[in-house]
Amino acid sequence: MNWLENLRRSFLDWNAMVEVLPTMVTVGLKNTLILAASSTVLGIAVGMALAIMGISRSAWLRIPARVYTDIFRGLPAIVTILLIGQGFARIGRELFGPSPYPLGILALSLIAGAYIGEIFRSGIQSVDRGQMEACRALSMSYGQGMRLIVVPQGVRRVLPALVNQFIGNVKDSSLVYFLGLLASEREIFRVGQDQAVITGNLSPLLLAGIFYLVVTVPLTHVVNAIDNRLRLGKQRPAIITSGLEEVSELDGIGRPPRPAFKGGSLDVRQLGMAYGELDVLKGVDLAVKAGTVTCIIGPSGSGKSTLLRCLNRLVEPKSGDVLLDGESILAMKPERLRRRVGMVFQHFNLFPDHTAIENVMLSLTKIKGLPKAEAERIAKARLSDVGLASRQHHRPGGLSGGQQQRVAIARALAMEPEVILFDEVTSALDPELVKGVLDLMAELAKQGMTMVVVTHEMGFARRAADQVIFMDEGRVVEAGAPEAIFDNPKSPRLQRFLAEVL
Ligand SMILES: Nc1ncnc2c1ncn2[C@@H]1O[C@H](COP(=O)(O)OP(=O)(O)OP(=O)(O)O)[C@@H](O)[C@H]1O
Repeated sequence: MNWLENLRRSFLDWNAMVEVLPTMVTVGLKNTLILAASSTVLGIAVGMALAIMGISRSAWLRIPARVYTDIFRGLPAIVTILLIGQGFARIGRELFGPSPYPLGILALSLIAGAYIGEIFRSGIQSVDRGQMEACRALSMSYGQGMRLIVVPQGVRRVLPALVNQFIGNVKDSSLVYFLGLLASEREIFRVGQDQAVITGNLSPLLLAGIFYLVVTVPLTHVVNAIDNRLRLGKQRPAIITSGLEEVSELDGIGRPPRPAFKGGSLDVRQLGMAYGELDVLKGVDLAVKAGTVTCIIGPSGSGKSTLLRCLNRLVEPKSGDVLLDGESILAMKPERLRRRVGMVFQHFNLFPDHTAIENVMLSLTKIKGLPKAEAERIAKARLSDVGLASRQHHRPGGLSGGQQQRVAIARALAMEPEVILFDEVTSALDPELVKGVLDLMAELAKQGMTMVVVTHEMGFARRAADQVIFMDEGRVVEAGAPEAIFDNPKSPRLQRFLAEVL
């Protein structure tokens, strides 16, 4: 049992631990936390700059960010700390005085910045592309979309990874002692090690190890709890409704007298659009009268979505023009155009961190600059129009697909557009939820909204459209009233298409 006694004396010398405990707390723990916290905060600033540079379209920003990251992530931390702490010692002395402590923080920050930059970049890039499309369709600029939606969403996703980085900094702070810190600047490891030399056993170092665990382990658990809270939002009591019941959410809504909207007209002239070499629209002509519904049908890849996206310039046409109430949309600022031409997407593209009412309010306050109370009043009214007044505080994750799509319609309506573009808005819905959304669209049509609808719902096109456009291979092949298109198709391609889908 001699070896057991040896082990106890090496690691569990209580007297040695008790003796070093006060210094461990007042000097070691304090300095470790200062070093780790300050280098994480500075690292976040460096990392955010690197992430924004890293996703920039300009190579002049991307390449320096890449080089920086490769260097500071590739070098062992101790090499960076020694190179900066000793290499810049003279400048450091002039700036900060004799202590190498600030240079130690700087070195840790530069290392952390490289990792945090990558964390932010991957977080931001993992945000669904549809989020930025929704921002732009709501007439936000690229910068506003990034600042208000994409970056916060990306950062929230990487919160656990950021805490890991802080834990990394807690541990890396033990390397700063290589720079020769003053006694009062020692961190946990150095305090433990100094005392271990005095006592001749490892107990003070074991205590240092315990201190590291006391800092890092609870942190991981706290951040997981915070992450869950942020992801799910404040839990609302779930109201379970069957999809079959959803349609009735639209019943009994006080309808405004018709027409409620001042729809605009569109005149599409010889519109051309290409993705690189691929010509997708080849001279499309189309007239949409104010307050009417135009349904665009056609096989997959025929250019329907692209045509729609040209109408609010989510993609830029290559040739031709589009007149909105006689005014060329190409001469307008895209953000101004998108206030007048709203859009609803196949995958809703609601902002998941925002409740239904916040989704509707965001553009009203941030883009239109309305006071919060006014924006809230409008948002409530629009949610009530789509039968969702009782769900206004639910996040998208707590709503069915059909309800989410109706929130998206309310969000587009709140901006008071003259035209709304619908891009296969029922394609991602369960069959029993489709009717609620289509009924709502039919209702909007009756109220005088100009609507351009890309759809596979032939029943809706027949019932609600004023004109139906059949597209194939980037061209309008046939256009006319629903009866003419569905009951008396002239072109063989339309006949074949209808034979396939009906
Ligand atoms: N971002 C893009 N980059 C390159 N090519 C694209 C892009 N978006 C679409 N395309 C191509 O452009 C063509 C037309 O696509 P578009 O989405 O407009 O067709 P669609 O008629 O709406 O089809 P679907 O009904 O399948 O959505 C297709 O060949 C498609 O592969």
